[in-house]
Amino acid sequence: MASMMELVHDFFRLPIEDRSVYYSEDSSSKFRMGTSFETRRMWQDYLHQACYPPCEIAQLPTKPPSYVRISTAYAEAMNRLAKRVLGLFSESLGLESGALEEAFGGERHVMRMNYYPPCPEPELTIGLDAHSDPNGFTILQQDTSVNDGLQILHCGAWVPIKPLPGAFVVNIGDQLQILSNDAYKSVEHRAVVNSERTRVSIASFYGPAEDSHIAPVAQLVTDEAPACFKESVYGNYLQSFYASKLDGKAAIETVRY
Ligand SMILES: O=C(O)CCC(=O)C(=O)O
Ligand SMILES: [Fe+2]
Repeated sequence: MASMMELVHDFFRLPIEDRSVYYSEDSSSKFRMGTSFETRRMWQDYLHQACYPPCEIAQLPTKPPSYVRISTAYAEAMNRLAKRVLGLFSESLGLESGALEEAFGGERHVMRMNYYPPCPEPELTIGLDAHSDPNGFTILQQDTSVNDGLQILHCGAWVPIKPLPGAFVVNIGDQLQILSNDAYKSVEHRAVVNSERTRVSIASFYGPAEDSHIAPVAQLVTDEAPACFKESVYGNYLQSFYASKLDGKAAIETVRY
């Protein structure tokens, strides 16, 4: 965890010439650097890295020199952890431990390394607008050197989620809400910035394969609990999510009956 956190800080400390070669606005690109400059509101740069299916090694940065080694080892470890967590989610719904893995019909695991530089007037901006993650669930590593970054919407109020050393946050995403037929709720969250310290967060998004058809799991649909969501192809859901502005939980409402 520590070397991955250090790696992301080191990458964003590189001179802009070294970083800008990775910049792309093509959301289908498997490795890219992005910035929210185009929306003019969010105070954040990020690296996006496809893990499973993976991007080409040749697409990954050559600086810092340890980039490929550390990021691929981290992605492997997160993939193993995500599969275990998926099994636990299945069991918690009263299903066989492999049921959600089967419903995923394969996997899409991508990493987003968020970089929030200090902001001179943090109250005038936001690091990342309110949203729920469109995937199954997200394993998030927070920077332990900054206390107020991630906030979740709980009973109408924004509650800070303080980082705990050595701990991950697991955020429920939209696909888990759909598959569980509303038993799990995807969490609405956002990130705020501060004027003193750079903050990094590393999100491992785990979800179904892009060509999977996602609908509530059959065993969870009964006469008393009819299906709450229409079937959708996950890749299409993702496309419309990324084509619209971050807007709380608006995306999942488009597939609700
Ligand atoms: O920076 C954070 O803690 C939140 C990041 C996040 O929500 C995301 O990348 O989807
Ligand atoms: Fe998120």
